[in-house]
Amino acid sequence: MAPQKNEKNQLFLGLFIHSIKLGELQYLHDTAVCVDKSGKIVAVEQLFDQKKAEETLYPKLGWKTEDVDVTIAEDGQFFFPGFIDTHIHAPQYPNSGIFGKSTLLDWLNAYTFPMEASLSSLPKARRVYTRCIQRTLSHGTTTAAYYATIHVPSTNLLADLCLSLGQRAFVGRVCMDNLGPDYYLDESASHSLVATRATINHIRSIDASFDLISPILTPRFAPACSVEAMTQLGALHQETNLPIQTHISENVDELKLVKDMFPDSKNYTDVYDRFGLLGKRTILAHAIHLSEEEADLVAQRGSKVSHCPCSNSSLTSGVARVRWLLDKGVGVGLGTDVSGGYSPSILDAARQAALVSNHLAMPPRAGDKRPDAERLPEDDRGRVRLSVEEVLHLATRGGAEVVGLGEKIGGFEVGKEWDVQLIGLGFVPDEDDSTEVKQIEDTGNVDIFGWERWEERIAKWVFNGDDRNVKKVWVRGRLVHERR
Ligand SMILES: O=c1[nH]c(=O)c2nc[nH]c2[nH]1
Ligand SMILES: [Zn+2]
Repeated sequence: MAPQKNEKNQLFLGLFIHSIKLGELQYLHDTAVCVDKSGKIVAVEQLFDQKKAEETLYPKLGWKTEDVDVTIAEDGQFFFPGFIDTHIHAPQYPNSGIFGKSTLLDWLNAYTFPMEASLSSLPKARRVYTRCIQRTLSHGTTTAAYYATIHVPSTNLLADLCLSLGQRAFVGRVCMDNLGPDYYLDESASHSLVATRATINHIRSIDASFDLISPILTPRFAPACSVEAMTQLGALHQETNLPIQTHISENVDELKLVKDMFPDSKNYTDVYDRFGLLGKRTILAHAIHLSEEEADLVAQRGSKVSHCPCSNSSLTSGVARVRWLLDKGVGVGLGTDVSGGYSPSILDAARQAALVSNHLAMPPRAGDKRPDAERLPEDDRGRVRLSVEEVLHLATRGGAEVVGLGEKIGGFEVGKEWDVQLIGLGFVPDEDDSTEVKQIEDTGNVDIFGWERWEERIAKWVFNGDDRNVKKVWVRGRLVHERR
Protein backbone atom coordinates (compact mmCIF):
# COMPACT_ATOMS: atom_id res chain seq x y z
CA MET A 1 0.00 0.00 0.00
CA ALA A 2 1.14 3.55 -0.72
CA PRO A 3 -0.63 6.88 -1.10
CA GLN A 4 -2.63 6.81 -4.36
CA LYS A 5 -1.63 8.95 -7.33
CA ASN A 6 -4.19 10.87 -9.39
CA GLU A 7 -4.60 9.88 -13.01
CA LYS A 8 -5.33 13.35 -14.37
CA ASN A 9 -4.45 16.97 -13.83
CA GLN A 10 -7.38 19.03 -12.54
CA LEU A 11 -8.84 22.45 -13.14
CA PHE A 12 -11.14 24.03 -10.56
CA LEU A 13 -13.20 27.08 -11.46
CA GLY A 14 -15.37 29.44 -9.47
CA LEU A 15 -15.27 31.07 -6.05
CA PHE A 16 -12.51 30.19 -3.60
CA ILE A 17 -12.64 31.36 0.01
CA HIS A 18 -9.80 30.89 2.49
CA SER A 19 -8.35 32.46 5.60
CA ILE A 20 -5.23 34.48 4.90
CA LYS A 21 -4.62 35.44 8.52
CA LEU A 22 -6.44 35.32 11.85
CA GLY A 23 -9.69 37.20 11.31
CA GLU A 24 -9.41 37.73 7.56
CA LEU A 25 -11.05 35.68 4.84
CA GLN A 26 -10.10 36.25 1.22
CA TYR A 27 -12.74 35.82 -1.50
CA LEU A 28 -11.29 34.83 -4.85
CA HIS A 29 -14.15 35.24 -7.32
CA ASP A 30 -14.02 33.96 -10.90
CA THR A 31 -10.80 32.13 -10.28
CA ALA A 32 -9.07 29.13 -11.81
CA VAL A 33 -6.90 26.79 -9.74
CA CYS A 34 -4.79 24.11 -11.44
CA VAL A 35 -3.80 20.97 -9.54
CA ASP A 36 -1.27 18.53 -10.96
CA LYS A 37 -1.33 14.73 -10.75
CA SER A 38 0.64 14.78 -7.50
CA GLY A 39 -2.19 16.80 -5.92
CA LYS A 40 -0.27 20.08 -5.73
CA ILE A 41 -1.61 23.49 -6.68
CA VAL A 42 0.44 24.69 -9.65
CA ALA A 43 -1.49 27.81 -10.70
CA VAL A 44 -3.99 30.26 -9.22
CA GLU A 45 -5.33 32.81 -11.72
CA GLN A 46 -8.24 35.17 -11.81
CA LEU A 47 -10.08 33.98 -14.93
CA PHE A 48 -13.26 32.02 -14.75
CA ASP A 49 -13.66 30.92 -18.33
CA GLN A 50 -12.72 27.30 -19.01
CA LYS A 51 -11.74 28.08 -22.61
CA LYS A 52 -9.44 30.84 -21.44
CA ALA A 53 -7.86 28.52 -18.92
CA GLU A 54 -7.26 25.99 -21.68
CA GLU A 55 -5.73 28.64 -23.94
CA THR A 56 -3.59 30.47 -21.41
CA LEU A 57 -2.82 28.13 -18.53
CA TYR A 58 -2.53 24.69 -20.11
CA PRO A 59 0.33 25.62 -22.49
CA LYS A 60 2.32 27.14 -19.58
CA LEU A 61 1.83 23.95 -17.59
CA GLY A 62 2.41 21.61 -20.53
CA TRP A 63 -1.13 20.20 -20.09
CA LYS A 64 -3.33 18.73 -22.81
CA THR A 65 -7.09 19.31 -22.62
CA GLU A 66 -7.91 15.58 -22.69
CA ASP A 67 -5.62 15.07 -19.70
CA VAL A 68 -7.53 17.43 -17.40
CA ASP A 69 -10.64 16.91 -15.26
CA VAL A 70 -12.67 20.06 -14.70
CA THR A 71 -14.81 20.90 -11.63
CA ILE A 72 -16.88 24.06 -11.60
CA ALA A 73 -18.43 25.60 -8.48
CA GLU A 74 -22.00 26.57 -9.35
CA ASP A 75 -23.96 29.56 -8.03
CA GLY A 76 -24.03 29.40 -4.24
CA GLN A 77 -21.06 27.02 -4.13
CA PHE A 78 -17.47 27.71 -3.17
CA PHE A 79 -14.21 25.89 -2.57
CA PHE A 80 -12.92 26.06 1.00
CA PRO A 81 -9.81 24.46 2.55
CA GLY A 82 -10.51 21.12 4.21
CA PHE A 83 -10.99 21.21 7.96
CA ILE A 84 -8.27 20.05 10.32
CA ASP A 85 -9.34 18.17 13.42
CA THR A 86 -6.37 18.61 15.74
CA HIS A 87 -7.74 16.24 18.40
CA ILE A 88 -10.04 13.23 17.99
CA HIS A 89 -10.31 9.76 19.56
CA ALA A 90 -11.39 7.38 16.77
CA PRO A 91 -12.22 4.42 19.09
CA GLN A 92 -14.58 6.60 21.13
CA TYR A 93 -16.72 7.34 18.07
CA PRO A 94 -19.52 4.88 19.07
CA ASN A 95 -19.84 6.73 22.41
CA SER A 96 -20.66 10.09 20.79
CA GLY A 97 -23.31 11.82 22.91
CA ILE A 98 -23.03 9.52 25.90
CA PHE A 99 -21.66 11.43 28.85
CA GLY A 100 -24.62 12.08 31.15
CA LYS A 101 -23.55 14.29 34.03
CA SER A 102 -20.06 12.82 34.26
CA THR A 103 -16.83 14.80 34.43
CA LEU A 104 -13.46 13.77 33.03
CA LEU A 105 -12.21 11.18 35.50
CA ASP A 106 -15.48 9.32 36.08
CA TRP A 107 -16.31 9.64 32.35
CA LEU A 108 -13.04 7.86 31.50
CA ASN A 109 -13.89 4.95 33.79
CA ALA A 110 -17.59 4.71 33.01
CA TYR A 111 -17.61 5.10 29.24
CA THR A 112 -14.22 5.53 27.66
CA PHE A 113 -11.93 2.80 28.91
CA PRO A 114 -14.51 0.01 28.35
CA MET A 115 -15.15 1.19 24.78
CA GLU A 116 -11.46 1.58 23.94
CA ALA A 117 -10.68 -1.84 25.45
CA SER A 118 -13.29 -3.44 23.18
CA LEU A 119 -11.37 -2.30 20.09
CA SER A 120 -8.83 -5.05 20.67
CA SER A 121 -11.25 -6.87 18.36
CA LEU A 122 -10.07 -6.22 14.81
CA PRO A 123 -13.50 -6.71 13.17
CA LYS A 124 -14.98 -4.17 15.59
CA ALA A 125 -12.05 -1.80 15.07
CA ARG A 126 -12.59 -2.03 11.30
CA ARG A 127 -16.27 -1.17 11.65
CA VAL A 128 -15.76 1.69 14.07
CA TYR A 129 -12.75 3.23 12.34
CA THR A 130 -14.26 3.00 8.87
CA ARG A 131 -17.35 4.84 10.03
CA CYS A 132 -15.38 7.43 11.94
CA ILE A 133 -13.20 8.22 8.93
CA GLN A 134 -16.12 8.29 6.50
CA ARG A 135 -18.21 10.44 8.82
CA THR A 136 -15.47 12.99 9.45
CA LEU A 137 -14.66 13.14 5.72
CA SER A 138 -18.35 13.79 5.05
CA HIS A 139 -18.09 16.81 7.34
CA GLY A 140 -15.09 18.14 5.41
CA THR A 141 -12.28 16.97 7.70
CA THR A 142 -9.33 16.32 5.42
CA THR A 143 -6.74 15.95 8.21
CA ALA A 144 -7.23 14.38 11.62
CA ALA A 145 -4.89 13.89 14.59
CA TYR A 146 -6.18 10.58 15.90
CA TYR A 147 -5.72 8.87 19.22
CA ALA A 148 -6.28 5.13 18.71
CA THR A 149 -6.05 2.63 21.60
CA ILE A 150 -3.25 0.74 23.37
CA HIS A 151 -3.58 -2.14 20.85
CA VAL A 152 -0.98 -2.27 18.10
CA PRO A 153 -2.93 -4.30 15.50
CA SER A 154 -6.04 -2.12 15.61
CA THR A 155 -4.00 1.09 15.74
CA ASN A 156 -2.17 -0.09 12.64
CA LEU A 157 -5.51 -0.87 11.05
CA LEU A 158 -6.63 2.72 11.69
CA ALA A 159 -3.57 3.91 9.78
CA ASP A 160 -4.33 1.47 6.91
CA LEU A 161 -7.93 2.67 6.71
CA CYS A 162 -6.98 6.35 6.69
CA LEU A 163 -4.61 5.61 3.82
CA SER A 164 -7.10 3.59 1.79
CA LEU A 165 -10.04 5.95 2.41
CA GLY A 166 -7.75 8.89 1.67
CA GLN A 167 -7.85 10.97 4.85
CA ARG A 168 -4.61 12.68 5.86
CA ALA A 169 -3.93 11.58 9.42
CA PHE A 170 -1.67 11.44 12.42
CA VAL A 171 -2.20 8.11 14.13
CA GLY A 172 -1.12 7.58 17.72
CA ARG A 173 -1.01 4.36 19.68
CA VAL A 174 -2.11 5.44 23.13
CA CYS A 175 0.56 5.05 25.83
CA MET A 176 -0.84 4.43 29.30
CA ASP A 177 0.92 2.25 31.85
CA ASN A 178 -0.70 3.94 34.84
CA LEU A 179 -4.11 4.75 36.26
CA GLY A 180 -6.16 2.76 33.77
CA PRO A 181 -8.15 -0.33 34.80
CA ASP A 182 -6.40 -3.72 34.83
CA TYR A 183 -8.21 -4.74 31.68
CA TYR A 184 -6.92 -1.72 29.74
CA LEU A 185 -3.33 -0.84 30.54
CA ASP A 186 0.13 -1.18 28.99
CA GLU A 187 1.98 -3.98 30.77
CA SER A 188 4.99 -1.78 31.55
CA ALA A 189 6.82 1.32 30.36
CA SER A 190 9.18 -0.72 28.20
CA HIS A 191 6.27 -2.64 26.71
CA SER A 192 4.62 0.67 25.95
CA LEU A 193 7.68 1.82 24.06
CA VAL A 194 8.06 -1.42 22.09
CA ALA A 195 4.40 -1.20 21.08
CA THR A 196 4.79 2.45 20.05
CA ARG A 197 7.79 1.58 17.87
CA ALA A 198 5.80 -1.25 16.27
CA THR A 199 3.15 1.21 15.10
CA ILE A 200 5.76 3.67 13.86
CA ASN A 201 7.38 0.89 11.84
CA HIS A 202 4.04 -0.20 10.45
CA ILE A 203 3.20 3.30 9.28
CA ARG A 204 6.64 3.59 7.70
CA SER A 205 5.89 0.37 5.80
CA ILE A 206 2.68 1.79 4.29
CA ASP A 207 3.76 5.41 3.74
CA ALA A 208 7.55 5.54 3.81
CA SER A 209 7.97 9.30 4.06
CA PHE A 210 4.81 9.92 6.11
CA ASP A 211 3.34 11.91 3.22
CA LEU A 212 -0.26 11.20 4.09
CA ILE A 213 -0.14 9.19 7.32
CA SER A 214 2.25 10.02 10.12
CA PRO A 215 2.80 8.37 13.46
CA ILE A 216 2.42 10.60 16.50
CA LEU A 217 3.71 9.88 20.00
CA THR A 218 0.70 9.74 22.31
CA PRO A 219 1.19 9.73 26.06
CA ARG A 220 -2.52 9.78 27.01
CA PHE A 221 -2.03 12.38 29.76
CA ALA A 222 0.47 12.74 32.59
CA PRO A 223 -1.59 10.81 35.19
CA ALA A 224 -1.76 7.79 32.87
CA CYS A 225 1.98 7.60 32.29
CA SER A 226 4.74 6.48 34.63
CA VAL A 227 7.93 8.49 34.96
CA GLU A 228 9.74 5.71 33.01
CA ALA A 229 7.21 5.81 30.19
CA MET A 230 7.45 9.57 29.81
CA THR A 231 11.26 9.48 30.03
CA GLN A 232 11.36 6.91 27.24
CA LEU A 233 8.86 8.80 25.09
CA GLY A 234 10.90 11.98 25.51
CA ALA A 235 13.98 10.07 24.32
CA LEU A 236 12.03 8.63 21.39
CA HIS A 237 10.94 12.12 20.39
CA GLN A 238 14.54 13.28 20.61
CA GLU A 239 15.57 10.38 18.36
CA THR A 240 12.82 10.64 15.75
CA ASN A 241 11.48 14.21 15.98
CA LEU A 242 8.01 12.70 15.59
CA PRO A 243 5.09 14.88 16.68
CA ILE A 244 3.55 14.42 20.13
CA GLN A 245 -0.05 14.73 21.29
CA THR A 246 -1.42 14.68 24.80
CA HIS A 247 -3.98 16.30 27.11
CA ILE A 248 -3.25 19.11 29.54
CA SER A 249 -5.08 20.98 32.25
CA GLU A 250 -8.58 19.94 31.29
CA ASN A 251 -10.29 19.37 34.63
CA VAL A 252 -9.71 20.56 38.19
CA ASP A 253 -9.67 17.04 39.70
CA GLU A 254 -7.11 16.06 37.09
CA LEU A 255 -4.94 19.00 38.22
CA LYS A 256 -5.04 17.71 41.83
CA LEU A 257 -4.08 14.26 40.63
CA VAL A 258 -1.10 15.63 38.71
CA LYS A 259 0.02 17.64 41.75
CA ASP A 260 -0.11 14.53 43.95
CA MET A 261 1.59 12.28 41.41
CA PHE A 262 4.37 14.67 40.40
CA PRO A 263 5.20 16.58 43.59
CA ASP A 264 8.60 17.64 42.23
CA SER A 265 7.12 19.47 39.25
CA LYS A 266 6.20 23.13 39.49
CA ASN A 267 2.94 22.60 37.61
CA TYR A 268 1.25 20.42 34.96
CA THR A 269 3.12 22.00 32.04
CA ASP A 270 6.41 21.51 33.83
CA VAL A 271 5.73 17.76 34.01
CA TYR A 272 5.78 17.49 30.21
CA ASP A 273 8.65 19.93 29.93
CA ARG A 274 10.86 17.90 32.27
CA PHE A 275 10.49 14.82 30.11
CA GLY A 276 11.27 16.65 26.88
CA LEU A 277 7.66 16.35 25.72
CA LEU A 278 7.00 20.05 25.36
CA GLY A 279 8.35 21.15 22.01
CA LYS A 280 7.43 22.73 18.69
CA ARG A 281 5.75 19.53 17.54
CA THR A 282 3.59 19.04 20.65
CA ILE A 283 -0.21 19.33 20.44
CA LEU A 284 -1.77 19.96 23.85
CA ALA A 285 -5.51 19.35 24.03
CA HIS A 286 -7.72 21.59 26.20
CA ALA A 287 -5.27 23.81 28.16
CA ILE A 288 -8.20 25.28 30.07
CA HIS A 289 -6.77 25.89 33.52
CA LEU A 290 -3.20 26.89 32.67
CA SER A 291 -1.63 29.55 34.84
CA GLU A 292 0.02 32.61 33.33
CA GLU A 293 3.42 31.05 33.91
CA GLU A 294 2.40 27.80 32.22
CA ALA A 295 0.95 29.52 29.17
CA ASP A 296 4.15 31.54 28.84
CA LEU A 297 6.16 28.33 28.90
CA VAL A 298 3.92 26.75 26.25
CA ALA A 299 4.49 29.84 24.07
CA GLN A 300 8.22 29.80 24.70
CA ARG A 301 8.53 26.13 23.74
CA GLY A 302 6.45 26.67 20.59
CA SER A 303 3.95 23.98 21.59
CA LYS A 304 0.44 24.23 20.18
CA VAL A 305 -3.04 23.98 21.65
CA SER A 306 -6.06 22.08 20.39
CA HIS A 307 -9.16 23.90 21.55
CA CYS A 308 -12.08 21.50 22.05
CA PRO A 309 -15.11 23.62 23.01
CA CYS A 310 -17.75 20.93 22.54
CA SER A 311 -15.94 18.52 24.85
CA ASN A 312 -15.21 21.24 27.40
CA SER A 313 -18.90 22.08 27.66
CA SER A 314 -20.12 18.47 27.59
CA LEU A 315 -17.86 17.36 30.45
CA THR A 316 -18.16 20.74 32.23
CA SER A 317 -14.39 20.99 32.13
CA GLY A 318 -14.26 24.77 31.82
CA VAL A 319 -13.88 27.61 29.34
CA ALA A 320 -10.55 27.82 27.53
CA ARG A 321 -9.22 31.33 27.05
CA VAL A 322 -8.36 31.23 23.38
CA ARG A 323 -7.71 34.95 22.91
CA TRP A 324 -5.38 34.90 25.89
CA LEU A 325 -3.41 32.04 24.31
CA LEU A 326 -3.35 33.69 20.89
CA ASP A 327 -2.17 36.97 22.44
CA LYS A 328 0.76 35.09 23.94
CA GLY A 329 1.65 33.75 20.50
CA VAL A 330 0.46 30.20 21.12
CA GLY A 331 -0.77 28.48 17.94
CA VAL A 332 -4.36 27.26 18.38
CA GLY A 333 -6.44 24.86 16.29
CA LEU A 334 -9.80 23.19 16.81
CA GLY A 335 -10.55 19.64 17.93
CA THR A 336 -13.79 17.71 18.07
CA ASP A 337 -12.38 15.55 20.89
CA VAL A 338 -14.87 12.84 19.99
CA SER A 339 -16.30 11.51 22.25
CA GLY A 340 -15.72 13.99 25.06
CA GLY A 341 -17.22 16.13 22.33
CA TYR A 342 -20.35 14.63 20.80
CA SER A 343 -19.98 16.03 17.29
CA PRO A 344 -17.63 14.80 14.54
CA SER A 345 -17.83 18.16 12.79
CA ILE A 346 -15.15 20.85 12.88
CA LEU A 347 -17.72 23.32 11.56
CA ASP A 348 -19.61 22.58 14.77
CA ALA A 349 -16.41 23.07 16.77
CA ALA A 350 -15.92 26.43 15.06
CA ARG A 351 -19.47 27.47 15.94
CA GLN A 352 -19.02 26.37 19.55
CA ALA A 353 -15.65 28.11 19.80
CA ALA A 354 -17.42 31.34 18.91
CA LEU A 355 -20.25 30.75 21.40
CA VAL A 356 -17.96 29.68 24.24
CA SER A 357 -15.84 32.80 23.70
CA ASN A 358 -19.05 34.80 24.13
CA HIS A 359 -19.46 33.29 27.59
CA LEU A 360 -16.10 34.69 28.56
CA ALA A 361 -17.28 38.09 27.41
CA MET A 362 -20.36 38.11 29.61
CA PRO A 363 -19.80 39.89 32.90
CA PRO A 364 -19.70 37.52 35.87
CA ARG A 365 -22.52 37.58 38.37
CA ALA A 366 -21.80 39.21 41.68
CA GLY A 367 -19.97 36.69 43.82
CA ASP A 368 -18.92 34.50 40.89
CA LYS A 369 -15.51 33.19 41.91
CA ARG A 370 -14.45 31.82 38.54
CA PRO A 371 -11.03 33.26 37.75
CA ASP A 372 -11.46 33.55 33.99
CA ALA A 373 -14.25 36.08 33.97
CA GLU A 374 -13.11 38.09 36.95
CA ARG A 375 -9.62 38.51 35.64
CA LEU A 376 -10.92 40.19 32.50
CA PRO A 377 -10.91 43.99 32.55
CA GLU A 378 -14.24 45.33 31.31
CA ASP A 379 -12.67 46.85 28.20
CA ASP A 380 -11.35 43.44 27.14
CA ARG A 381 -14.66 41.63 27.34
CA GLY A 382 -15.56 42.27 23.73
CA ARG A 383 -12.09 41.37 22.55
CA VAL A 384 -12.25 37.81 23.87
CA ARG A 385 -15.10 37.07 21.49
CA LEU A 386 -13.99 35.07 18.46
CA SER A 387 -15.44 36.14 15.13
CA VAL A 388 -16.65 33.88 12.33
CA GLU A 389 -13.50 34.72 10.39
CA GLU A 390 -11.33 33.85 13.38
CA VAL A 391 -12.91 30.48 14.12
CA LEU A 392 -12.67 29.53 10.44
CA HIS A 393 -8.99 30.40 10.61
CA LEU A 394 -8.54 28.07 13.60
CA ALA A 395 -10.43 25.36 11.67
CA THR A 396 -8.13 25.53 8.63
CA ARG A 397 -4.85 27.45 8.41
CA GLY A 398 -4.47 27.68 12.20
CA GLY A 399 -5.07 23.94 12.52
CA ALA A 400 -2.53 23.26 9.78
CA GLU A 401 0.11 25.11 11.83
CA VAL A 402 -0.87 23.17 14.93
CA VAL A 403 -0.26 19.81 13.25
CA GLY A 404 2.96 21.06 11.64
CA LEU A 405 1.59 21.17 8.09
CA GLY A 406 1.39 24.93 7.65
CA GLU A 407 3.54 24.75 4.52
CA LYS A 408 1.45 22.00 2.94
CA ILE A 409 -2.24 22.66 3.55
CA GLY A 410 -4.77 25.20 4.81
CA GLY A 411 -5.07 27.63 1.88
CA PHE A 412 -5.04 28.18 -1.86
CA GLU A 413 -1.43 29.03 -2.64
CA VAL A 414 0.75 27.59 -5.37
CA GLY A 415 2.76 24.74 -3.87
CA LYS A 416 0.10 23.74 -1.34
CA GLU A 417 -1.70 20.41 -1.66
CA TRP A 418 -5.32 20.22 -2.77
CA ASP A 419 -7.06 19.30 0.53
CA VAL A 420 -10.34 21.00 -0.15
CA GLN A 421 -14.10 20.85 0.29
CA LEU A 422 -16.73 22.10 -2.13
CA ILE A 423 -19.48 23.76 -0.10
CA GLY A 424 -22.98 24.24 -1.50
CA LEU A 425 -25.32 26.64 0.24
CA GLY A 426 -28.52 25.99 -1.61
CA PHE A 427 -28.62 29.28 -3.42
CA VAL A 428 -32.27 30.38 -3.58
CA PRO A 429 -32.78 33.56 -5.59
CA ASP A 430 -34.99 36.17 -3.93
CA GLU A 431 -37.74 35.84 -6.52
CA ASP A 432 -38.07 32.07 -6.04
CA ASP A 433 -41.28 31.51 -4.07
CA SER A 434 -41.35 27.77 -4.56
CA THR A 435 -42.59 25.79 -1.56
CA GLU A 436 -41.62 22.38 -2.85
CA VAL A 437 -40.30 20.07 -0.14
CA LYS A 438 -37.75 18.68 -2.59
CA GLN A 439 -35.94 21.97 -2.65
CA ILE A 440 -35.37 21.89 1.11
CA GLU A 441 -33.95 18.37 0.91
CA ASP A 442 -31.59 19.35 -1.87
CA THR A 443 -30.16 22.38 -0.13
CA GLY A 444 -29.62 21.05 3.37
CA ASN A 445 -30.61 23.38 6.16
CA VAL A 446 -28.90 26.41 4.67
CA ASP A 447 -31.41 27.41 2.04
CA ILE A 448 -31.71 31.02 3.06
CA PHE A 449 -29.39 32.52 0.51
CA GLY A 450 -29.58 34.74 -2.46
CA TRP A 451 -29.81 38.30 -1.24
CA GLU A 452 -27.03 38.79 1.24
CA ARG A 453 -23.32 39.61 0.94
CA TRP A 454 -20.91 36.71 0.83
CA GLU A 455 -19.57 37.63 4.29
CA GLU A 456 -23.09 37.14 5.66
CA ARG A 457 -23.54 33.87 3.82
CA ILE A 458 -20.39 32.56 5.46
CA ALA A 459 -21.73 33.51 8.90
CA LYS A 460 -24.97 31.68 8.09
CA TRP A 461 -22.96 28.66 7.01
CA VAL A 462 -20.94 28.63 10.24
CA PHE A 463 -24.04 28.81 12.44
CA ASN A 464 -26.46 26.70 10.36
CA GLY A 465 -24.38 24.46 8.12
CA ASP A 466 -23.69 20.75 8.35
CA ASP A 467 -22.58 17.80 6.23
CA ARG A 468 -25.43 18.35 3.77
CA ASN A 469 -23.55 21.39 2.54
CA VAL A 470 -20.34 19.41 1.93
CA LYS A 471 -20.73 18.38 -1.71
CA LYS A 472 -17.24 17.05 -2.46
CA VAL A 473 -14.02 16.55 -0.54
CA TRP A 474 -10.51 16.03 -1.90
CA VAL A 475 -7.25 15.15 -0.19
CA ARG A 476 -4.05 15.67 -2.21
CA GLY A 477 -6.23 16.01 -5.28
CA ARG A 478 -8.00 12.69 -4.76
CA LEU A 479 -11.79 12.81 -4.48
CA VAL A 480 -12.45 11.12 -1.13
CA HIS A 481 -16.09 12.04 -0.52
CA GLU A 482 -19.00 12.99 -2.70
CA ARG A 483 -22.51 13.73 -1.47
CA ARG A 484 -25.12 12.06 -3.65
O1 LIG B 1 -11.03 14.59 26.65
C1 LIG B 1 -10.33 13.64 27.02
N1 LIG B 1 -10.47 12.43 26.44
C2 LIG B 1 -9.73 11.37 26.80
O2 LIG B 1 -9.88 10.29 26.24
C3 LIG B 1 -8.77 11.60 27.83
N2 LIG B 1 -7.87 10.80 28.41
C4 LIG B 1 -7.22 11.56 29.30
N3 LIG B 1 -7.70 12.81 29.30
C5 LIG B 1 -8.67 12.85 28.40
N4 LIG B 1 -9.44 13.85 27.99
ZN1 LIG C 1 -9.16 13.98 24.14
